[in-house]
Amino acid sequence: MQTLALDTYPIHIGPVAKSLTLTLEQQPFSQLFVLADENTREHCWPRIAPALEHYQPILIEIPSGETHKNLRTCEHIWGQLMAHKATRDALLLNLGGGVIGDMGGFAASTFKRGMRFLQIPTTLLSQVDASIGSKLGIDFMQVKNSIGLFRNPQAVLIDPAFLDTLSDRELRSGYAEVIKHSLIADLSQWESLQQITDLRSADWAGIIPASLSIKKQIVEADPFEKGLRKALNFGHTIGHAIEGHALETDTPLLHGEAIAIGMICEAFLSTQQQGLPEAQLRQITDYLTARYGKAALRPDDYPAYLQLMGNDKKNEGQAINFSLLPEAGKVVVNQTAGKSHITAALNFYNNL
Ligand SMILES: NC(=O)c1ccc[n+]([C@@H]2O[C@H](COP(=O)([O-])OP(=O)(O)OC[C@H]3O[C@@H](n4cnc5c(N)ncnc54)[C@H](O)[C@@H]3O)[C@@H](O)[C@H]2O)c1
Ligand SMILES: O=C(O)C(=O)C[C@@H](O)[C@H](O)[C@H](O)COP(=O)(O)O
Ligand SMILES: [Zn+2]
Repeated sequence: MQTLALDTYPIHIGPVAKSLTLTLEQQPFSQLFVLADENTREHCWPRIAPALEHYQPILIEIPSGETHKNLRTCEHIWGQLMAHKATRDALLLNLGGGVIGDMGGFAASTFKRGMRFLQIPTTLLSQVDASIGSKLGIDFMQVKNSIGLFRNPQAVLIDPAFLDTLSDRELRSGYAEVIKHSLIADLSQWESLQQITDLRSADWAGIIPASLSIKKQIVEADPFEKGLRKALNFGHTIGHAIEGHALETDTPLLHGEAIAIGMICEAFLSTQQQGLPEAQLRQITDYLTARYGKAALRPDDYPAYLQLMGNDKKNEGQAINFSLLPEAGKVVVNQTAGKSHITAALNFYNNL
């Protein structure tokens, strides 16, 4: 088992039954709750249940998917905690992907002004990104994660074995954040990703710690996103707007799928405004379209996207804020772009 420490909480990477047993032995708590969705209940709960037997855990199940990352589902979670008379010294285990982790952490942090929680991320996306850094929250009025807070978990327990049951589509979605980490901070990691042809057989036990250590360094330097942490939002100004908008359509996009589109658009803006070399723009575009295909963005939806970007949490004043790449492996934050430039970026994507 490998252990990294971020601020005040440990990140254990290795077999979950072992890390969970050790973690719970060090945590006095009055009651144990486990938050899962129908998929993690089926595929992930059996991996941890034997380690929890003598704690008599209470399982709270919510429906899977981003469309449930909202206040209504929080009410259900709070209702279950209340019904079982959870106190502030109870502990919640968030067993699932980024939706479970973000929303379970938010629900726990606000219940009776804050009970403790532990993150057990079970998707690639949550293992390399969502489970660390302490951003918690839910979507509201199509604006992603617009209601939330920063609060540390007691620990993060990462077991790459959970990925065995993850669908190819979800694996690919999580991989977008691996790509993002390399593009903002590590040219050699970006170059080594060029060698990966089949995600299913990739060396996750090596890739996950390498990718999350990029996030860890940035979060440690700027935990509350005063400046540098905005780097982790490369691809997200446009990506979140597209994701939030698609949430209320019949064809919602997964987070990583939307961020892949956002990274292409924002790489285009990077070439226009930061001098990202054309050859690198082409390499990024080719790499992402080869793996994520091409969505058709409707120009009729552009005004709605721009409206949503107007509520991006990075914005200062009225301008829309971006994190851009002067070159692959480097990032600058607090860059702005006007509507015509953003429209050109969306058109660039559409015309690929
Ligand atoms: N807090 C952060 O820093 C941060 C960072 C990145 C993304 N996010 C958020 O994370 C969310 C996306 O997370 P996600 O991609 O993990 O989505 P998710 O939580 O919806 O999980 C994806 C799907 O996989 C299923 N699943 C989970 N683990 C499984 C397993 N081991 N086997 C089989 N099925 C499994 C889930 O039931 C779900 O259907 C978005 O809401 C995004 O905004 C947050
Ligand atoms: O941890 C961060 O900071 C990130 O930006 C990571 C992102 O991948 C993630 O999608 C995060 O939820 C976005 O945060 P938000 O503040 O833009 O909602
Ligand atoms: Zn993201």
